[in-house]
Amino acid sequence: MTVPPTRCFALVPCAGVGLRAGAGGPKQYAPLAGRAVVAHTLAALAAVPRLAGTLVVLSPEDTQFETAVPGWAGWLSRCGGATRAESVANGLPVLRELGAHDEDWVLVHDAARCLLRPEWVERLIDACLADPVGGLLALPLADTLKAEEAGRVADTVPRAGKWAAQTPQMFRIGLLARALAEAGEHVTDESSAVEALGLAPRLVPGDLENLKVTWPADFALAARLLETR
Ligand SMILES: Nc1ccn([C@@H]2O[C@H](COP(=O)(O)OP(=O)(O)OP(=O)(O)O)[C@@H](O)[C@H]2O)c(=O)n1
Ligand SMILES: C[C@](O)(CO)[C@H](O)COP(=O)(O)O
Repeated sequence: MTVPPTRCFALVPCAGVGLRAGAGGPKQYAPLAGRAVVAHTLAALAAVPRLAGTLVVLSPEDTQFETAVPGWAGWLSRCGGATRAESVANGLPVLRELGAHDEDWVLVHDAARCLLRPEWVERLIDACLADPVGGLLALPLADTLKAEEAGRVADTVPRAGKWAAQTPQMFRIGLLARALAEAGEHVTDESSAVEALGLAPRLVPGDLENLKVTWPADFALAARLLETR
């Protein structure tokens, strides 16, 4: 029996409502340096030749994607859920229907991380392709960490060995589907679901610029960074 070569797919959860960003609508469709936030994200993924296909997961009520990303030639599914984890979990069977196998890799990347550079994706793939678990882009913490209670510092948390998780996060499709099904809808990233199976994903250095547009001030920062490229 011939074993098919493993391929890499991207899955972009794009079904959030963007409450914290206060943009008056889903932040992935806010205009930024000439086009919608998610259009920047998808352009970076489209420039990674090793990706065999990209699936964007939209909310069932989404009416904005086609206008925000005119001419999108990748895959779309309106199977988004109430949480990011649910949107990702719902997208995995769609990838399978589109021809992906459980042994193939999926790189999950936030629509809202619109400063992505293709070379960071390549770095993650290079680091994880031969890894038994998979991994994620992340950055060692640079700031001192405080735990809060009622607006005051309750504790200073040791930061040595602590990393801030970014995306993409790259796992085998079958493993990630099982991990998310067991972890439930509240995990905030794919890695935590995989960790809950007792596995240790690989930390691959990301980049300070790979920020997630989350708060109102992030739009101006992201625009400035994009305009200097
Ligand atoms: N139910 C959800 C929630 C989030 N996301 C996506 O997951 C990414 C990261 O989530 P986050 O920054 O939390 O986005 P929102 O949920 O939109 O923001 P907020 O939490 O402020 O409402 C975003 O690209 C977002 O569109 C999703 O696909 N489905
Ligand atoms: C996946 C993620 O971007 C890694 O930092 C992050 O956990 C998303 O979190 P959010 O709660 O959806 O903003």
